[in-house]
Amino acid sequence: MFLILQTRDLVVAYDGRPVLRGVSLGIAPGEVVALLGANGSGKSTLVKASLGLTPIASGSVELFGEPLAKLKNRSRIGYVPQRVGASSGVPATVRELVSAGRLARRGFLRPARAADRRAVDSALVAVGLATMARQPVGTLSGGQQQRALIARALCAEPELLVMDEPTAGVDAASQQAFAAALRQFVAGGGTVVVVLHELGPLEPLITRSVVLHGGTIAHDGAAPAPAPGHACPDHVHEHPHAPVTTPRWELNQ
Ligand SMILES: Nc1ncnc2c1ncn2[C@@H]1O[C@H](COP(=O)(O)OP(=O)(O)OP(=O)(O)O)[C@@H](O)[C@H]1O
Repeated sequence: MFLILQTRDLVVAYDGRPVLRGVSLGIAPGEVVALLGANGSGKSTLVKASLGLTPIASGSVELFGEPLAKLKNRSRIGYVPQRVGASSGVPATVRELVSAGRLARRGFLRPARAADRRAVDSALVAVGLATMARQPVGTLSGGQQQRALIARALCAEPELLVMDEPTAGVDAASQQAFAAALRQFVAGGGTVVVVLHELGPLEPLITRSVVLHGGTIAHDGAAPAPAPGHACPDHVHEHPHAPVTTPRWELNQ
């Protein structure tokens, strides 16, 4: 079956120290996958290696059924990295920042067309920033800046949206706006991989939880995620919780 993302026996090492130790993960179209796990368990590394942003020691990655190296159209993926200062450097307005998301799609030299402007408008509306479009990014709160980055990823109309802790340190209003934008993206057929520390307002949207522990997958199953500690190999399961189910992509193979 067609998978949006597939890693096989993925190993990533920093300075000879393995951080991912053989991660095999397949994600089908339409899934909304939460990547969970303790600090340093390898969540960001898995995301970066899956997108070709960090070198792989061994194993493989396929995106949209093709080896990572063959992916020509990068605009099929929207990536929101962990905690970046949206306002660092150039003083841009919110609209300018979000419009940058269209560049990969339309090319740098071609002027913005109506379709580009519409995509930017609807991304701004989706994250609840339409009324702040003309403001300099630096005047926004941290949560609003994070929403602007999500709008930048959304306006490229990606098929896969990958986000690394998008809600960390984000105010409640921004979290709700973000959940609404994500719901809309998923309703339109999008696939999501999101690194989270806690599910929060995104919980109803999550279809699958993958928990990393020490660079390996400790849990892969239906949402909600197990409580802290459940992912540890020595954890004693003394009470029932959500059963570990076979992921949809495996059932369909
Ligand atoms: N560029 C790097 N160079 C060296 N070590 C790194 C690098 N990036 C990450 N690491 C280390 O690799 C391990 C996994 O890091 P990673 O950021 O993938 O974990 P994480 O689960 O995303 O953690 P967090 O929840 O804190 O963001 C950690 O021990 C981290 O210190």
